[in-house]
Amino acid sequence: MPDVVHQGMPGGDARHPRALDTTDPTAATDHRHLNRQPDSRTPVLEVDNLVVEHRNRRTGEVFRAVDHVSLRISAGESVAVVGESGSGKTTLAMAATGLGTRGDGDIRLLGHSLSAVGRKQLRRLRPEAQVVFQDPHGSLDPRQSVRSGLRELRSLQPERTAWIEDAELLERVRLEPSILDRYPHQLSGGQAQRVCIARALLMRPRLIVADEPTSGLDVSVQADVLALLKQIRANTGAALLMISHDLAVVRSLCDVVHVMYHGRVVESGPCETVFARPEHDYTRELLAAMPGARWRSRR
Ligand SMILES: Nc1ncnc2c1ncn2[C@@H]1O[C@H](COP(=O)(O)OP(=O)(O)OP(=O)(O)O)[C@@H](O)[C@H]1O
Repeated sequence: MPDVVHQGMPGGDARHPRALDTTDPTAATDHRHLNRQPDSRTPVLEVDNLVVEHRNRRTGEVFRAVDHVSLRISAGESVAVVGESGSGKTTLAMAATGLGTRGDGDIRLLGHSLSAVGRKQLRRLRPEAQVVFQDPHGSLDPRQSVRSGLRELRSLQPERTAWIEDAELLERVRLEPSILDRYPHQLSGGQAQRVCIARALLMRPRLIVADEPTSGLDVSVQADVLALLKQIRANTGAALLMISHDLAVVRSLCDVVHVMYHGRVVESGPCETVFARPEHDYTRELLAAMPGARWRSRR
């Protein structure tokens, strides 16, 4: 079994955000925030040789959840990290966005090394990467209506969030304005996840990290939420880091895939290539385990 396989990755070029679809409600009518194109040569996220370990508080035992992982995401690019439960995907995503245990190695968000920036700059940088989690109800404060939750976010970043009114923001995620006065327990899973996506969108992030964003939802609304993420990415030019164990989701949404196994990236490449011609045994196993195994290895 090869140690790590890098299949023809798209050249180190940054991709340009796709053209705006102005017929789409998720498309901005006020395009000011979209003009903040990053220097196209600076990746949105670069992770170099990241190692993250968790210590078991009770036994003191150290477990290496992320083991020398490197990846980069360019503007507008959509990158997936796939692997079975416990392979280290969430730990990687949390470290990469500065939200979880940072670990060793270098993480650069928009070219700024998270370990080198001061607190003030980190506060400015953090909103550039927004995370949408698996459990939307767990992400929302049960004591806050949607409106008061948005108000609180706006108070934390007044300039950044002034570009859009609440009702229009909800329209971008295809929710009625009446949702503003509801509390999380009054929302369905799909509605709650749309609220979470709206909250992320409000910050005009350059990177959206979606950590299993549909796995807690009814099958009937999963496709809608994925379509929404796809549209938002196309319309805002935000890059997407998708954490998933669902290869069908990854295939429908992402350009590049990194396959994680026991904390390591064992295979990387364009989705089309990796799914059509997986090189690593573990990738082949994942593909074979897919319902229908539609992208079963030809080898
Ligand atoms: N805070 C923590 N303390 C101790 N161990 C942890 C902690 N967080 C994660 N782990 C362990 O690290 C490993 C990787 O977990 P992680 O959640 O990153 O994997 P994952 O691939 O995202 O899994 P899942 O798909 O189930 O969320 C697991 O064995 C997990 O038990």
